Amino acid sequence: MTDNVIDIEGLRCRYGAFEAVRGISLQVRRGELFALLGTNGAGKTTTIEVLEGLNKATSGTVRVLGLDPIRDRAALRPRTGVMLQKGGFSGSLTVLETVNLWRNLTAGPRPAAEALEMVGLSDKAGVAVEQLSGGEGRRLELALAVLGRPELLFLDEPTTGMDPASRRRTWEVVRELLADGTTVLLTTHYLEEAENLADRVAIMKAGEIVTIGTPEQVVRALPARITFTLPAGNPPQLSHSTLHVQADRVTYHSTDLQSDLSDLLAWANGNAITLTDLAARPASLEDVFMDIATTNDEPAEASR
Ligand SMILES: Nc1ncnc2c1ncn2[C@@H]1O[C@H](COP(=O)(O)OP(=O)(O)OP(=O)(O)O)[C@@H](O)[C@H]1O
Repeated sequence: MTDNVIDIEGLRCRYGAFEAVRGISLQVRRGELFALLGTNGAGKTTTIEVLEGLNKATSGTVRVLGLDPIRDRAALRPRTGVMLQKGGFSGSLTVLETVNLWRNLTAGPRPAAEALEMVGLSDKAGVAVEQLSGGEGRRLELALAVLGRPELLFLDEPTTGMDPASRRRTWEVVRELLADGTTVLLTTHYLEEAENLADRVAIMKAGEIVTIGTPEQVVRALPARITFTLPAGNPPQLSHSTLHVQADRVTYHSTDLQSDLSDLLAWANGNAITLTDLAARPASLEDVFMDIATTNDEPAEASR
């Protein structure tokens, strides 16, 4: 028996003549958080909608908890939780009324108080939904998505519109759900969020998966970064680096950070040059994302 909660093989999706998803394959294992990342229009929501049974594959196979998302939708519904980009609840009901309404539609739901406590909305129970802030509304949607203690939770941009404190609180909720054994498929434009939460990530562009793996594996493919400001003069070439200069900001992409940093400091000391704001760090998920997003586009930095 496979331990894959999601199994996608060769998925393609068309909208008329336009192919939004172009033959992607990926597996999500039980208990992991898998983050689907990508540029706007990359095909993330289309993919998630196919998994939720809301959109039809043009070709390829898709299994969710071993079932077909469209044919077996009734069987899958109680086992999955969905937090969509735009929630669909009535603004005039209070938060508690909304939760109770959804509890009536859910098999074996959490108590309302527990769901509100989880997402930090206990003190908003009597407030009309339309009076919630954007971030509070997203947290209510999260509470509704986890009411039925789903085995698999779809989180489509869950923290959009949240302030940093709300976002971190939501991450805590997600971590608690993972600790309870929930499998999570997340899409997000916050790469820090993926770096913090994801066991594995895939980055999509124009309907294809460009890279997939643990955040560490994905990041390791890129060179480390050395940056500083140099108001005048030319920076040196370093043996294991490519040099990028934008105005007075200098960036090296280095495959041997220790050696290149040592050569750079020797050059600066020998020429009595101050390297203002000097920083050296491994590549981040954001670097990988930008690398993918800007490939075949205008380069983000001009090479000198
Ligand atoms: N119903 C539709 N009809 C026609 N084209 C569509 C439809 N839905 C999506 N598309 C197109 O398919 C492509 C993928 O859209 P999708 O919403 O899956 O991207 P996404 O990766 O979720 O983007 P974002 O990060 O902006 O939410 C886009 O070019 C979009 O314009």
